[in-house]
Amino acid sequence: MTERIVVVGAALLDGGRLLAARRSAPPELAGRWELPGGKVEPGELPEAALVRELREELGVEAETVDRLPGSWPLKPPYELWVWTARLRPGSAAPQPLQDHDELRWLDPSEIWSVPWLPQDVPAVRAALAYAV
Ligand SMILES: Nc1nc2c([nH]c(=O)n2[C@H]2C[C@H](O)[C@@H](COP(=O)(O)OP(=O)(O)OP(=O)(O)O)O2)c(=O)[nH]1
Repeated sequence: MTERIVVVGAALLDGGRLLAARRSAPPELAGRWELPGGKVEPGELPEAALVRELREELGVEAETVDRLPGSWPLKPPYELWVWTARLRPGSAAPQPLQDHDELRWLDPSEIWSVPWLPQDVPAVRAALAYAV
């Protein structure tokens, strides 16, 4: 039996723009864009995992807002759950500290200008529908 592992991703929004992050590793994912986040650790609440991952990866203090309905299959055993999120007042600006080598705030009209991980496309579409 395969155990499902939840990967939490953030649709981090600021002034109607969405933060996209370009993965730097592993080689099969590098160069593709994703929603920042990561694996939920045993015993951790998903929202807390997302806040932790955003702090570790981007150096920001963020808060989750709403969970997008649904979940999206990634490479087994992973499954992606997405929250809209925003920076807390006084947070540092996001920086690609870990796992990413570039960040970009995208307007809705620019969302499809970067090569997303193919498995992320339905989640990004859902985030876009929420944001605009
Ligand atoms: N964070 C994130 N991971 C994604 C997305 N889409 C996607 O296929 N993945 C995959 C990549 C990885 O196989 C897995 C999550 O891994 P990760 O490397 O981000 O998680 P983590 O920070 O907890 O990693 P680690 O501690 O094990 O290094 O999900 C996405 O939008 N965001």
